[in-house]
Amino acid sequence: MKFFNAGQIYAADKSTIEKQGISSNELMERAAVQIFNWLHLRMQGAQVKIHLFCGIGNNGGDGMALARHLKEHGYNIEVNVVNYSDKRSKDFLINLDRLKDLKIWPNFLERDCGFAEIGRDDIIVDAIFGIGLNRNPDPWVAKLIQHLNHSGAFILAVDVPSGVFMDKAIEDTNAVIRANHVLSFQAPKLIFFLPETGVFSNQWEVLDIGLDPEYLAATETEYDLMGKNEVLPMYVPREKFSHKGTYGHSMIIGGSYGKIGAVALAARAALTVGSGLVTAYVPRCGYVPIQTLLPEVMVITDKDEDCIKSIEFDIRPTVVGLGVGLGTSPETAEALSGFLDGIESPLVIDADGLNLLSKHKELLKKLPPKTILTPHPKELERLVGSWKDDFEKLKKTKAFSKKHDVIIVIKGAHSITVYGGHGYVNTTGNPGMATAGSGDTLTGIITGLVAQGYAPLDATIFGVYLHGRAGDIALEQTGYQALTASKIIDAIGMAFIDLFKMPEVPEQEGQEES
Ligand SMILES: NC(=O)C1=CN([C@@H]2O[C@H](COP(=O)(O)OP(=O)(O)OC[C@H]3O[C@@H](n4cnc5c(N)ncnc54)[C@H](OP(=O)(O)O)[C@@H]3O)[C@@H](O)[C@H]2O)[C@H](O)CC1
Ligand SMILES: [K+]
Repeated sequence: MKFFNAGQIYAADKSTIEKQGISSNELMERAAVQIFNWLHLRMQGAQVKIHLFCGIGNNGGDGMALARHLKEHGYNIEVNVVNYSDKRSKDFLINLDRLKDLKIWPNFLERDCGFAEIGRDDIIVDAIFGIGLNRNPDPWVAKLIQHLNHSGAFILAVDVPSGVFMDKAIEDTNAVIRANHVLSFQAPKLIFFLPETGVFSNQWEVLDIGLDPEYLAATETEYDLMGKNEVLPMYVPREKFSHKGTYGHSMIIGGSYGKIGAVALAARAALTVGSGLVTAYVPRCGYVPIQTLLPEVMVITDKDEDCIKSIEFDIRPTVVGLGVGLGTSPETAEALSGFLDGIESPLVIDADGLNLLSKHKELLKKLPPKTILTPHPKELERLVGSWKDDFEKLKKTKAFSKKHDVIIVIKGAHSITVYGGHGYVNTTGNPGMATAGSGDTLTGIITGLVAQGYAPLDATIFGVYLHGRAGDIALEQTGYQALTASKIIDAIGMAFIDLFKMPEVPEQEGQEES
């Protein structure tokens, strides 16, 4: 699914109005009816007090039109116009008049006015600002927003929580609605997925308002949301007349004294995701544990007992996953530098591999094109420098990706794979996965996919999805606390099977069983 920016949404509106021969107010009516239907289905006429807070633009217009439908169905409503500007939109005014025709007289809230009490059991509809917010709300509007947030009432936001910008960070977090639920038009918004802005949209849902499908399909976006439908076409089926050689040879290079488990996890993940062969390259102290833990995995050892000091072998792996448990000693840095001089295979780099790159930035020039880097936030900061907010983090990561021709996974609640100017936002995963070894598992999964011939970008996006989905499936048995990296690997098979499960379709009323 695509993430459209505000300009693209306005263009989609325009195209819809032209092609479908409707007025902008008819489009607003569609949006309002969708919200009304959502509420009506859940409330079934219940007389809970609904306080609507409407701005003076089109977000406010949506709120006004919704108020009319609620009134016509006998709901207990109170309408407030947040009069933050005198530039009222045409469709807001049309819907204000239509509301007055029903003898509803909104309260006009202005600077210095008091705000009425709102009960904890009431409902608030937030239609103050939508995607048109372009500067910080006035202090009195911020005060109103605080009043609503502190009321304890359920807040339903129209399109976006009022106070969040579509394309930049929030400056004053006190001036943002903390929505319990957001009903967003046509497509999800990127801001729901970024840590700093996502917290204001506890839950969100998309309502289809029938924007011009041709425009939406033809429009290139900077970010995409990657769910099952998006990753499924990447899946490469297994051939009947294939053998283990068909599915490549993954080599995992890493480990140091006390951190051999990281390599074991990555190697087992590569194997479980389908890599034909897997070899672990570890210091000597890793030989017995890996051979004992993983009979399927071959082991090559460094000359050193405790850490990797030279990376030399005479096999030709299809792909190398490097860095888990590696350590950052000067000798290991030296070994990495020598290894990169002769590298012939694609590369996945994680953990101390990334820390070594940050410490020795000259090594970045030696990376093969489309090397995959999988940093957590601290590792990313060491690579690209610090950032002041999520938007700058994305900008810096994109610039780094372009400069060095690398694919970068920004790990987090919604991991984002960045390549060049494009970002792919993952939908799977859960907080239980913030656990030791979870990252090593991801490295192994991506490495194992590249081994099988997945293109590096596909392997990364698909690997991040599978990793999260395996974590979600494992969670059903373990709960958040007991979810371990090993359990994530155990669930990889189910994550593959899940790709082909059809969503359950609720039985239609009156539908006969055949
Ligand atoms: N396709 C769709 O998704 C549709 C969405 N709809 C709804 O329309 C809004 C967007 O409406 P818009 O009128 O463009 O914008 P807002 O309602 O968010 O804001 C109104 C105007 O307020 C001004 N502004 C911006 N920031 C501030 C501020 N801090 N203080 C005061 N005023 C502010 C700004 O105008 P200026 O000229 O003053 O800059 C805004 O234009 C969308 O979110 C949906 O809810 C349609 O109903 C149907 C199609
Ligand atoms: K809103």
